[in-house]
Amino acid sequence: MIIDINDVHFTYGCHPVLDGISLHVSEGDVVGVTGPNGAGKSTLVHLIMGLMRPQAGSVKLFGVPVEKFREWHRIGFVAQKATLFNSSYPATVFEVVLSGRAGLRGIFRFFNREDKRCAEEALERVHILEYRNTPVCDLSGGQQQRVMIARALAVRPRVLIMDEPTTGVDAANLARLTRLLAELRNDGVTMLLVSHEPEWLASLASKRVCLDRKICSCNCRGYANEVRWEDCMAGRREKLSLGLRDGLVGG
Ligand SMILES: Nc1ncnc2c1ncn2[C@@H]1O[C@H](COP(=O)(O)OP(=O)(O)OP(=O)(O)O)[C@@H](O)[C@H]1O
Repeated sequence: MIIDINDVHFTYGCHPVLDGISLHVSEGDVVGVTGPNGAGKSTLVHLIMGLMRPQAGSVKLFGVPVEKFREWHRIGFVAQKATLFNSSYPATVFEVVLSGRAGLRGIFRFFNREDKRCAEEALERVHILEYRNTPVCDLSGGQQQRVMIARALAVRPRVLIMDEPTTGVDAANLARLTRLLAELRNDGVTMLLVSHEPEWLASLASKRVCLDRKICSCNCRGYANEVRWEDCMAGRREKLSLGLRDGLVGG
């Protein structure tokens, strides 16, 4: 089992956010997680990445409790809003991607030829090699996002976790991102993708989870009161049409 989440409860202060979540991600799975704003999706990702501890329940990575897990280079992580580089951030695109391998080498070791080759390969994979010497802060948000994906890929991860990779991405880059993720899936990379786009997730994911404090829909075993993923998409379409009607979202 690559990610094993068992009966996890999490509250911020007295605000309960996750209420008894269990989710099992096996080698080669592509898990899509969707749900409304504030459903706890990013919180779940942060618990998986060991950035916070649940009040109850357990998270294991590769069979090891997350609090004891040390092999972070096996996991590629692209955080939500991973692209907010300050305009004076001094690193080039190549340096940002190469820094992804620090966890593998140790931060006080020099990067070797293999590290540089992997960083270049990752840049090529996300079609951004031509910008290798450009200061990362000079790139657009969508291009910076690709840099962060390359950084995650530079360690050749066994698992890729992405929080909202579709936010702010234009149609052409979304098509590119989808192709890249489909390639990674075909290469056997396990993935956990969080997005507000259930249709997009459905095109990639083998396991589809709808989260709203609890797992309220999942096409995997163990969920007796399974609500179909299509209901989730229908719910989103309905919200969108209500928003359009009420002028809350642009037409
Ligand atoms: N650091 C924090 N302190 C207190 N409450 C928080 C904190 N971070 C998140 N929350 C609250 O926890 C709930 C879940 O937040 P979370 O970011 O996990 O949801 P989400 O499903 O990722 O939302 P979105 O789709 O809007 O990104 C929200 O109600 C949010 O306000």
